[in-house]
Amino acid sequence: MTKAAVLGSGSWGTAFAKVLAEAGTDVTMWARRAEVADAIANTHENPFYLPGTQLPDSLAATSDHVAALDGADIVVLAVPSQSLRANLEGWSDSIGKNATLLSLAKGIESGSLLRMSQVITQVTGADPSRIAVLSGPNLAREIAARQPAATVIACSDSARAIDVQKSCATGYFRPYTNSDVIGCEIGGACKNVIALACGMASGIGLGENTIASIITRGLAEMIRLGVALGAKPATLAGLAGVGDLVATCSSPLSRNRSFGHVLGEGGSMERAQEAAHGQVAEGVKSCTSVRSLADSYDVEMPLTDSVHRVCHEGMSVQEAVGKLLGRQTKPE
Ligand SMILES: NC(=O)C1=CN([C@@H]2O[C@H](COP(=O)(O)OP(=O)(O)OC[C@H]3O[C@@H](n4cnc5c(N)ncnc54)[C@H](O)[C@@H]3O)[C@@H](O)[C@H]2O)C=CC1
Ligand SMILES: O=C(CO)COP(=O)(O)O
Repeated sequence: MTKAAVLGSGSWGTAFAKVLAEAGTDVTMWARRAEVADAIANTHENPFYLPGTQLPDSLAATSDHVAALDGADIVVLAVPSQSLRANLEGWSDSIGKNATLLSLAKGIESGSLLRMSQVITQVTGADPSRIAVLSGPNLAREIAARQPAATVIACSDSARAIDVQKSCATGYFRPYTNSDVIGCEIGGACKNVIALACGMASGIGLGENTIASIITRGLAEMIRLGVALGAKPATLAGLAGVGDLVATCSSPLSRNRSFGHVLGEGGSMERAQEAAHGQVAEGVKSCTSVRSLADSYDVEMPLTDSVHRVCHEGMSVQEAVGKLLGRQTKPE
C-alpha cells in the first residue's frame, strides 16, 4: 500500500488528504498546530479549515513531522508558497531518500523568484526527477464534497507521475499526467493573480464581458511568461492553465477572487485580509514575484502589473482599468 504524508492541514491539504485516503492510500497529515491535528485525529473533521466535511476514519493526523514522514513514499507539500522554504528546512532530514515530493502550492517565491519545484530542489537537494507538481481546477470545498474534477500531475519522471496518479485517482477525482513541470507551476501561480483582477472587476460592478476579457488576456500573459521559461503552450491550454483560470476567476469560493472583490468594492488590503479568515490568497504576494520574473525575461504582463499596483502601490481599481484600456492598440 502506498504511504503518503500530507504536510499542511489547510483547506487544500485537508481536501487532498481525503482524496488520497479515498483512493486507498495510507495517509498521515501533519498540522503545525496540535489542536488542528487532534481535531482531525479525534473528530475526523478539520473545523479550522474545512468545517462540516467528514474525513475518512483511516486518515491519521499528527503535529510531529517526523512521525508523519516515517516511511512515506509520497510527501505532499501543502503549505503556502512563501512558507515552503522555511518549513522544508525543518523537514528535509526526515524525508525518505527515494520519496516523491509533490507540491500543491501555487505561487512564486518572493525575492528569489523561484518556482516551488526549484525551492524544493534547492532546500532538499532532491534530484528534479523526484519532484512532482499537482495543479488544476480544484477548489478545495468542491473536491471535499466529491464533486467531479480533473487535475494534472506533472513530473519529469513519468513512472513517478503514474505512481502519484494512482495514489489519488477516485470516482470523482481524475488526475492526468504531464511532463511539463514549468507549465503547471506557471499556470498555477499566474491564475491566482488574474483571479484577483477578476475579483476587482466584479467588485466595481463590471460584468461578464469584462471578466471574459480579463481571463483571455490573462491567459495570453501566462502563455508568454510560460513559453519564455520553457513551458509548453499546450499545458497552459489545458487543466493547469485555462481550466484553473476559469474555475478560480469565476467562483465565489476562490480566495483570490474574493480578495480582489473586496478591493474592487473600495475595501482596504487589511479588510480584504480579514475577509479571508486567515486563509491564503497566494496572488497577493505572487503578483509582485510574477511581475519581477516577467521583467527579467522581458515579458509584458500588463494585467499582472496592474494587480501589483493596486495591491502594493496604492493605485485604485478605477485607475488601473483606465490605464489598461489607455494602452496603445495592437493585434491580438
Ligand atoms: N484551497 C484550495 O482550494 C486550493 C489551494 N491550493 C494551493 O494550496 C496551497 C495551500 O493552500 P490551502 O491549503 O488552501 O491554504 P489555507 O490558507 O487553507 O491553509 C494554509 C495551511 O498552511 C499553514 N501555514 C500557513 N503558514 C504557515 C507557516 N508559516 N508554516 C507552516 N504552516 C503554515 C496553515 O496553518 C494552514 O494549515 C496554496 O499554495 C494554494 O494556492 C491549490 C489548489 C486548491
Ligand atoms: O487553486 C485553487 C483552485 O484550483 C484555489 O484558488 P484560491 O486559492 O483562489 O481559493
